[in-house]
Amino acid sequence: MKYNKREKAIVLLADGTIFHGKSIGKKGTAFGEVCFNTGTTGYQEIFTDPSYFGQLMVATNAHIGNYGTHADEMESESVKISGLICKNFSYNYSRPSAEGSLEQFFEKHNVLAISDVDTRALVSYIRDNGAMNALISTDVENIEALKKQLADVPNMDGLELASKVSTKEPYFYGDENATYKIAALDIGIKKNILKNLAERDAYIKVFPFNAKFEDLEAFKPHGYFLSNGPGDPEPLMDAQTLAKEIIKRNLPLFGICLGHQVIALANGISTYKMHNGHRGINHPVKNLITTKGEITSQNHGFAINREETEQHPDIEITHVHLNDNTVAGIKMKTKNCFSVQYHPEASPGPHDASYLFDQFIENIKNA
Ligand SMILES: NC(=O)CC[C@H](N)C(=O)O
Repeated sequence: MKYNKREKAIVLLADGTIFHGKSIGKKGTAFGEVCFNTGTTGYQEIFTDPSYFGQLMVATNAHIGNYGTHADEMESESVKISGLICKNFSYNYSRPSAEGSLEQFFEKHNVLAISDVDTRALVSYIRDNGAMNALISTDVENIEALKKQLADVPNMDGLELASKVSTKEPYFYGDENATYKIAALDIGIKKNILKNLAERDAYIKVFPFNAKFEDLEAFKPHGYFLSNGPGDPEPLMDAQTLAKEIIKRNLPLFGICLGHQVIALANGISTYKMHNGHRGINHPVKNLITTKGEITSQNHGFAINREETEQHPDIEITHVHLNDNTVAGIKMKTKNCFSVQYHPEASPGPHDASYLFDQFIENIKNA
């Protein structure tokens, strides 16, 4: 326990607002867009989800670290958040199967984290004023210098980040003798998506963010998948071109989150940055086809334009987010293509939407 060693730290928002806290261990400064996740469990999955790259994460749950860490809860090989802001940081953990403490995990992955922040006040401030760039720092005496550095941090709007987290080389996942072959574009893919596909008798080849249709086609896949990932979808021209090629040929295509946004853009539907994103594990979605509700895992700061989607002759809105009526899922009327803005793979979160993976496999079978 290192309670005594803890130094003062701050959260500085781009508009100059300061929140005070204490450092967990590591000293320094970390930058990113500040976002908040309301999940009560699943912190390790969130910290390692590539979609969070470039973001400072505020955990609204009162305790972070209380059940330690485990290798099974890695959604990628490393921590992807730029830093953590929390209320109570647990140096102790009480899960018998945990492999270590969150403090050790942060030390190993070189993560800057600060606690003792009034996270309720911070979140309500961001809710009112919108997502914005911020920094966390232990350099509390040099506010003016920090402000200058913060001004140089690029805005998330228009920022391409997928290339920073994508695999450099293609790789395989699952059993090579599986019935279905799926080509997946990695623009920030979570491990649990690959696991969900492999569990449904699929062998997956994962491709880098800038792979061409011909690269994927050479694998002779039965279906194509566009992953989740960080940043703005708009600059992802290679991924949009790839989606167009797949759609043009009417091949089975499924997209999750960033992949969903890429599919919308490939259809001429624009995306926009939300005032605040959806990040948590209890987001209500209505499936308009079955009329059933789903409690879903979400993590996005951009969304697709609803009016343009409604007016599109070949696109049907299949799911809506019940808090704000944003588009949560679409399918193409004349093509074998569908996508969702949320996370059927959960990890963390409820499994209400895992039927979407079954639907993709059905679409492949029927193709
Ligand atoms: N989880 C994701 O794929 C996020 C997509 C995109 N980066 C957004 O924030 O909206």
